[in-house]
Amino acid sequence: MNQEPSPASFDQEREHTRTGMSKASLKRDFLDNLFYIQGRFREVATPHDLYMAAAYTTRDRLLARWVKSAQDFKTTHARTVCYLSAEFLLGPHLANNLVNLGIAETSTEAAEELDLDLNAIIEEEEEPGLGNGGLGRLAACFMDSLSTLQIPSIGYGIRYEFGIFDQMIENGWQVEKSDTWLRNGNPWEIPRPKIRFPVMYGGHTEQYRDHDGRPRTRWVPDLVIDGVAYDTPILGYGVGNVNLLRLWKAEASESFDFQAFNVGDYYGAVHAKIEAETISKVLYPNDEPEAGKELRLKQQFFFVSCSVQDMIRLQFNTVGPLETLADKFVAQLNDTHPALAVAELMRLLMDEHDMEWDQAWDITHRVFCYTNHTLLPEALETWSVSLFERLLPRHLEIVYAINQRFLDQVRVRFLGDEDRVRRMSLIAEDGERRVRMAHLAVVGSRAVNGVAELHSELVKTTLFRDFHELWPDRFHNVTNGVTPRRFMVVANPRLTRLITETCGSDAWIRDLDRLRELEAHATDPGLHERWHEVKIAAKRDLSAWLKHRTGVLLDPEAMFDVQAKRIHEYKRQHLNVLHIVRCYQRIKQNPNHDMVPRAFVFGGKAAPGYFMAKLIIKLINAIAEVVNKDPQVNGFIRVVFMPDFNVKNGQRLYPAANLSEQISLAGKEASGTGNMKFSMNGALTIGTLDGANVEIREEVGAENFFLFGMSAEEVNRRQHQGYRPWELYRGDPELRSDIDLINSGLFSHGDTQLFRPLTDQLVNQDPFMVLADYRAYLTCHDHVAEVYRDHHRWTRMSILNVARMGKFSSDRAIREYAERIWQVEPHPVGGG
Ligand SMILES: [N-]=[N+]=N[C@]1([C@H](N)O)O[C@H](CO)[C@@H](O)[C@H](O)[C@H]1O
Repeated sequence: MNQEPSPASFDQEREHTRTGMSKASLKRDFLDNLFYIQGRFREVATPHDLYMAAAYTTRDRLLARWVKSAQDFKTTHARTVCYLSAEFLLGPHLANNLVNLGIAETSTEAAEELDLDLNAIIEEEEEPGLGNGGLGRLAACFMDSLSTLQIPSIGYGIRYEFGIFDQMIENGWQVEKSDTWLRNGNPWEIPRPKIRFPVMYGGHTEQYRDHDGRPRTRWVPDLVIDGVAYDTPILGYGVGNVNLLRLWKAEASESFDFQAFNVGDYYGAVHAKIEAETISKVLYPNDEPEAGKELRLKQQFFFVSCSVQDMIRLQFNTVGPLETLADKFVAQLNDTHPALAVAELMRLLMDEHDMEWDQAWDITHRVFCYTNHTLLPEALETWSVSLFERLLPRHLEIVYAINQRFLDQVRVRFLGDEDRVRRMSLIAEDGERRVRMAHLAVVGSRAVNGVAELHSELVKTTLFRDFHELWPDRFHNVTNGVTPRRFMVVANPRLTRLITETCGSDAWIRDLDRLRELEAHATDPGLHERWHEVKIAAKRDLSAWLKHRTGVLLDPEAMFDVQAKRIHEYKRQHLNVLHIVRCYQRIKQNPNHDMVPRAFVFGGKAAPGYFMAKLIIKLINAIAEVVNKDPQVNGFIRVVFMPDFNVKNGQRLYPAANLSEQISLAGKEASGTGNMKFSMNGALTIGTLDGANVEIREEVGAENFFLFGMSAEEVNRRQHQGYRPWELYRGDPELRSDIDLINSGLFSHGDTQLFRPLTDQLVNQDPFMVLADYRAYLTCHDHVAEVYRDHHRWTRMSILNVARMGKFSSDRAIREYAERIWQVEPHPVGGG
């Protein structure tokens, strides 16, 4: 009997092979992999060998479901979501996959029986840092939820050889170390050398007539490189569905030029290889400001072209005719980084598949949707027409054609309003002509969304006001979310157990609104005690890790006041610093000052070229050095900068925080997602009415949120009235003395100039209105301290915060995208 094994029999039959979930089969397969893959006996295995064996043992259990899912989606032509993102900040895989497979506990026991510590093995994993911050991590959370909600999807991105740099702190300064995440191999990906596409650059275009005499255009590039697929399975939680993350690596189509070699031009022989591989070599480490560098544009076109060609290949392999491409696929543009996809799909449909403009445009416009993640002007990508023309001559022609048709519409709709035409054009004409990628994304997409209610409103009333007036129905809001699997179950197993016991089931893990069941227990003394134990235990773990990494010892009994996010002036880490200086001065001026002991914990990377952000890191470490060794104050306050804040280290931080700092200037933080992760782990938030803070406060209740500062309207009004920070500096003695103390050299070994660039900017320009919110922030912190003294009040607020965080699951966000924007249905695959 040689009939294809049915999916069901696939598992039973293989139970005895490599996908069994029992302790026995996990132990057997682990030892097998240690021997057959790592070539090691237990006795001589290195920690890395043990990790690789564990990784392959876990991966095998994914593969069975992956193959079944792929078969199922292929045969059923399931409508599929393509998530195009230049960043996927996945974080370490092992622990997350064990949780999603439902074998975390069994694996821990299996390891113990082999006299191994699973946590130590998990620590071995290098995290794939293929992203900068919120945008990249959001893409990873969305992939987890797409699988968990059983929505067929493909994540398309770049397999950077070097991800976000590792951050070292030397003498208080950030030092970047290259991220060699691939040096020990990556057991979670499967190379697909046969899935490779040509990507063209440069050259020129030619007009010609096709066999029916119709005018056609061909692109004659002067460089062609290959994009090769590397696939990573993304398993959902407690389901059989496994989706695909397909990351592209750049390779030379000819990796060795023998002719050059024969004439002794050894560099020439490998030149093409080096030039090609450079394209997917490294992630640009900027979280907001655009790079504007040629290589960045090459990277964006590289993964866009591979991804769109792959969608067309899958269409042909499944459904067939291209005319129905938009029925099979919907593609989300994660910010403007993949916006070139609009022009690339037009090129492929017209130039390579002989489609007429209107049909090609109809399909393109129905395929793409675009998410905006920031209002910051410096983050809105534009490319010079000259660079665009040199690198992508055919796409510039298509952009011009799209623009012409679009502006015709605008002129008809807004007769005689040439100002509006100039504002809305895809081409900025003032100064050097530039292509506005955000405008291409909006015009080429059938849906545009912001990432939090306030942000989406501002997108409609400021950034894309003209477009909203033209197409009001095209604009939506989908507030961000985060996956509770990684940021609660993996990061905080103690809290997970306590919540499951209290709620009587773990249903909340895939239905986060069920956390509401905690409300009934919010004043239960027994729960309070255990809630406190869970938090203290996490604080002890973090203090031990920080002591080991930084030498700074934190008291777990102190309030852990945490601000962890990319360093950026709009996020106002320097406002937090002014509060610490105020605390320092208060203690120095009154040692008997009855202050609630606090541990101020910072974490976050600065873009390597961002001087002010790096100076803020130096200031935090400089203050830490003075405060932590001063016996008069270090019993009350301690300060520490956690190096190398990434997904892995974030998972240490979120469970240990008592207070989460979300203090950006209102109107600047599109959403924030760290705010959600801290609150889901029981931290209370001190924050402004910005981004998703607004909705967190609505959900948890104003009485359970420490609000301060101007609203976005007040910021606007104050800026229009003319903001004079120096008046605040002169008018507030405490503020003045705090800034003066930083200038005094106390924190810089007498160097009164070191922090001048920062303090002068605060007093003279203060673009993010730190001084305007200073007093309100301090007053709010006094209130925080008062509440913290009341242990049961704080614990009740903490429980209510967790209980009311259901909305901020990325499952809810993906359900909204699926229903409101993508019109895609779940497609369960058996064996879950
Ligand atoms: N780029 N970008 N934008 C951000 C983050 N910096 O990555 O996207 C994140 C994800 O949408 C937002 O939460 C955050 O507010 C916003 O600034």
